[in-house]
Amino acid sequence: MDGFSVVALTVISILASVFWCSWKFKKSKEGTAPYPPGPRGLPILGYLPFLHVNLHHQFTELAKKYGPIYKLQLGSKLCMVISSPALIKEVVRDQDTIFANRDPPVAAIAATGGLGILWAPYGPYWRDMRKLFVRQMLSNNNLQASYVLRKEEVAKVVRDVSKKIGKPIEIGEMVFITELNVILSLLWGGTIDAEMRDRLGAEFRDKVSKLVDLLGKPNVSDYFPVLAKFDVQGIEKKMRAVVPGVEEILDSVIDERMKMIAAEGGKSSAGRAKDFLGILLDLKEQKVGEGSSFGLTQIKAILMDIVLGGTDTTATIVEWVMAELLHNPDIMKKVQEELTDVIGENNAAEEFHITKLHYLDAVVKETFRLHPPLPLLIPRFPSQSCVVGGYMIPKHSQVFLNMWAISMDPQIWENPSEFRPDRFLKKNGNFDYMGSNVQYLPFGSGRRVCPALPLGEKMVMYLLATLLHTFEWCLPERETVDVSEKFGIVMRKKTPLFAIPYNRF
Ligand code: HEM
Repeated sequence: MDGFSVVALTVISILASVFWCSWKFKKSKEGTAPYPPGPRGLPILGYLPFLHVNLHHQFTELAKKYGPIYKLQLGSKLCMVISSPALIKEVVRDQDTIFANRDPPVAAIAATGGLGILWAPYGPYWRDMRKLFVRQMLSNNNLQASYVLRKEEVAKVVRDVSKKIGKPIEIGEMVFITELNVILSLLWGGTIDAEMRDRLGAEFRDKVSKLVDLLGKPNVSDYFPVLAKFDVQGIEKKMRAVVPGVEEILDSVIDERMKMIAAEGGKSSAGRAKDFLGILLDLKEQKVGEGSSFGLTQIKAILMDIVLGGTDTTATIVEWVMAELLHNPDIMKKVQEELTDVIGENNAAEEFHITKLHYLDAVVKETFRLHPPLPLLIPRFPSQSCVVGGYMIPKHSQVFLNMWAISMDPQIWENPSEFRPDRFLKKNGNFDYMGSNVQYLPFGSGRRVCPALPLGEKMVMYLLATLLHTFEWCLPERETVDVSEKFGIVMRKKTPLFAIPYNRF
């Protein structure tokens, strides 16, 4: 044997011993729990080539074969799919701290650097950012103070719809624009004049749609991190092309606001309804996480999260409610009767009416069950190995919580594919959005529950109450409602809904 072979053999033996020892150590740490069952895939690719477009349907079908917890190898990532309330409770309650972590997709890193709330890893930085958002921006006082901004936007949509009486309107587009305007007005309501706001809104709309679509596209780079630098599908490149445009808009609005602050002697919200940007700029330079300070980069990341997390979700659910009501005229009639009783023919809907609209609340809740905007929530990424339902979940596997399977389970919901709002009336059980009942989690649960839940609920209910109280809605002649869905980061309607408005009174 020559000298080189001896060295090579020694190195290989040392490496093999190190690998063996670390494998043994890992195994002993993991204990004896077995991995859950799951379908076999191809070498290297795993189950990736067999995935369908409507992932939530496919995951539900696989659960029928492999049970409420199963594993899938997707490229180099090991994924776990959990689809029973008892096991989901183990994740979001009993072991919430371990599962409060996330694995940001490449596209999300390209969008915000993972510096917002949505994709930040569980830890001090995420905790502080979330605290800022919840305590400062979404406090009861601020939500109430910003009602005037929501009211203006909702009045604007009423004016727009009134100009189109008797003509078909694309509902999804209308509610997307409205919800985006509501969010933008909450973000920087008083900063810019109406004309500039409309212009920026239109530019933003186009860019936000692109960002949401790119975030929802399955990306090979996420499943084969070694290939990420090649960006095989060009998703990262496309993302990096859209983001500067969004940042430019944010920069111009932030600049505008900074000038106003300077002119007003240092305080951002003087004399105006409190908008989020003003609140964020007041907090500038505070410490977040371990050492980083809350600067413009963090402000832009949080603004992007709010726009991305808040627009498509609220718009999509409003479109689904309209679709189900047009599909079920008897239920539409009951909703409108309740609106007339509570609000009165001569009055406009207001946010204080919301708590009295019990039937509309049940309709919205049933729509969330049947068409959850995030049917698999947002995947969790355990920060250490642990056991769920007697099976091993290794550290840094990707964990999907399949709420869609639970929504469609006949053991839990009688005739689950039927639209029956009555199941959510108070007398039939207690379902809130807070995640107290693990059978029903449209806003998630645990430490990562949607932080904007009170705002999301208000925006959805207020817009629906206004559209349904002010107008009668009909389908165009010979049209029917297609209630099939298209999976994405947010589950939208597959075909756009068109409806014709008429004045109700
Ligand atoms: C119909 C409306 C909405 C629905 C159905 C919804 C749903 C969700 C869900 C399911 C999650 C993940 C929860 C989990 O992992 O357990 C989430 C997280 C989040 N949502 Fe919402 N959301 C809505 C509205 C909003 C709005 C209006 C905003 C912002 C103004 C927002 C901002 C966020 C943020 C920042 C997160 C990340 C929280 C974290 O990771 O700590 N959402 N949302």
